[in-house]
Amino acid sequence: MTNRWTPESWKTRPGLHMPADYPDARALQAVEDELRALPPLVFAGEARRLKDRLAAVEAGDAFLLQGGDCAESFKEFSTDNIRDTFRLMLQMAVVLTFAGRKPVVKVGRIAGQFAKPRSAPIETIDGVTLPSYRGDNINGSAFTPEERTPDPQRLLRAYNQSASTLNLLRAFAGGGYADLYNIHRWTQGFADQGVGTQYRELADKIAEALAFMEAVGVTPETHPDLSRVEVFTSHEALLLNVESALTRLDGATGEWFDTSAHMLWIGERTRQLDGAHVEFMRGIKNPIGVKCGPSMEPDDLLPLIDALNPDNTPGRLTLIGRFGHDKVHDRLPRLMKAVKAHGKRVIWSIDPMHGNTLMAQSGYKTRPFDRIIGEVKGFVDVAEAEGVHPGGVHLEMTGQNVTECIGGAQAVTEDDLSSRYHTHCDPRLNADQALELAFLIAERLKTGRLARSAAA
Ligand SMILES: O=C[C@H](O)[C@H](O)COP(=O)(O)O
Ligand SMILES: C=C(OP(=O)(O)O)C(=O)O
Ligand SMILES: [Mn+2]
Repeated sequence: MTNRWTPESWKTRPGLHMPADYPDARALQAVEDELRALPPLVFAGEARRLKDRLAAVEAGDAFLLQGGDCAESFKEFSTDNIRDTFRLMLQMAVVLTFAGRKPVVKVGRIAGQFAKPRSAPIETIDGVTLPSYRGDNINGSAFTPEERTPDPQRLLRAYNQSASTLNLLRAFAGGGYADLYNIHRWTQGFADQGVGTQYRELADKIAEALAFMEAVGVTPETHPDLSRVEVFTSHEALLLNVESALTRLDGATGEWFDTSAHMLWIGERTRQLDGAHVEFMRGIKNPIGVKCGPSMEPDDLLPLIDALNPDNTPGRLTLIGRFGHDKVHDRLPRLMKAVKAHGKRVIWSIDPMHGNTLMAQSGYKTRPFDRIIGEVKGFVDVAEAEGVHPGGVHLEMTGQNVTECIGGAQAVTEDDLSSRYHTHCDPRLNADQALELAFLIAERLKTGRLARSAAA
């Protein structure tokens, strides 16, 4: 791809999964113009800092934890929800840091994750057919013609909600809420109750390490860094009209950054080499991701890497596998081999959610916890066999006690799904399930670390 890139050059390419059915094109245009004049949500320097952190992941010296809602919504927007997801990420990060002996780079699917690519463009219920729900920044989830009609005003509401969310995240991250000792006290609460007791040993070891630090005088009072954390934002770059409206030139470097989030990714359904999404993403300098599903071959992946990271910059590109627990062993090795053989500097992460979705008898979309953990373990097995750093996980999760994924130590059953099924799109891990997953990944990473040091 040698054509000149501009924030609008994607318009010359076919772009999938973007709505073309706004009733009033001029109203949409007016909103896009308004977005172009609004302040950036993040700064270029922050996105650059995330790229540096991700370069450490690429080098095998850090681990990436990326997670949050499948789809943020206007209805579920609340201080409690944001706080609980933030808190969960920190708890998971502490467990993973301790086991892996590596810093954890924390990236939320938050403050902009509103638009959804759907398997079917229409939905039929009791003989009535309407457009599918496509995310709160496009249309509404209620099954009425009014709600399902795209409304450009939703883009402004999503922008404003993203700004408020980010504001709160920045306050939590820098304002003392995230004191390392506090974070672990919450986790001990989990390990003290019925479901968490099998993780008690690891939680106790972390507590001992913290008690030792406290005894030698390393406390949040003496080391303010212990009460500050770095959290970044991300979402799927699906609506390119919005992404390009928020793309700004960084005066200091002359580089373009999409200021809607620190990191953006290309979804499994929009990763066509000649498509609009790849064209847009190649020109922004943010760290970016690409989902890699079970149909991807090395011949698809290598040209994509060349288009998206032609300078082979470490930290720029994260490959997010999402194969399914039963396919990861078959599909991933050939991709890892090819990438390694060609000397491509990428981060390998795993999304164990999207390849493991099934429909329960009751009609709810769900994901079995054991398949999710199965895909993560498969990913680590394959990476270790290929001599590649298993760099991260990408999860759909919430700090709330929802019943959307089945299984886990506090087994959610198919019959439980209806009691607290709040997601607007895909089923998320609840707080206990996500923390349990972090403990299980921690145990697996620890085994790998011990095996490597024994072999050295
Ligand atoms: O989040 C990912 C996709 O948007 C989602 O899995 C699509 O769900 P669907 O198959 O119900 O359309
Ligand atoms: C749409 C998503 O996933 P994928 O592109 O992997 O299907 C998602 O992450 O919500
Ligand atoms: Mn999803």
